[in-house]
Amino acid sequence: MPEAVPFNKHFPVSWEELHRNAKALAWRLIDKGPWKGIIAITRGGLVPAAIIARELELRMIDTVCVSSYDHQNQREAMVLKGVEGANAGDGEGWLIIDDLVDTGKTAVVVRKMLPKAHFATVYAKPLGRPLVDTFITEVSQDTWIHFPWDIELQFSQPIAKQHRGA
Ligand SMILES: O=P(O)(O)OC[C@H]1O[C@H](OP(=O)(O)OP(=O)(O)O)[C@H](O)[C@@H]1O
Ligand code: HPA
Ligand SMILES: [Mg+2]
Repeated sequence: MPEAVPFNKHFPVSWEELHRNAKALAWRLIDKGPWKGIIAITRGGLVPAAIIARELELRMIDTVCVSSYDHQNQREAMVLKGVEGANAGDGEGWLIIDDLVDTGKTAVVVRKMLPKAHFATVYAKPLGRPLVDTFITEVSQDTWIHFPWDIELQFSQPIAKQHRGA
């Protein structure tokens, strides 16, 4: 397992930004199809998967349910549910969508289930990047991405204070 990296930086993402980036991902994927459908990795992959399904006019959508973090603490990736309804076989012609790859542990588990599927995420960190076929935005390994469903508007410390660790 890769060394745990402390998250020194925070990258909040708004709903608009996520929508724009998920649409950018759909633009990248349209020419790589045709696609039989989407396997969304819950829970984080559900929102980008919905946006991409809408843009690519895909209606066959299944889930792989994986859990590997308690907030920022990583543990073993637990598969709660594999692909069931969709007849995805080895994944040929299918898209796997997740919000991000971080260490790549989740991607390794899902790729074993669907080795020929195309793995796409909105965000990627360097350790996970080699496991993704298509992504939009790279952030550094020590950055924690805050997705819009995990955050709310509140006071933010000036960067200088955060930098001094105040
Ligand atoms: O590349 P990794 O280090 O494996 O991390 C990436 C995975 O971690 C998060 O999911 P999480 O397990 O936190 O569950 P969630 O999607 O339900 O929030 C994220 O949505 C990815 O699926
Ligand atoms: O940077 C992250 N943000 C949100 N969820 C995550 N799961 C792994 N890494 C991250
Ligand atoms: Mg997830």
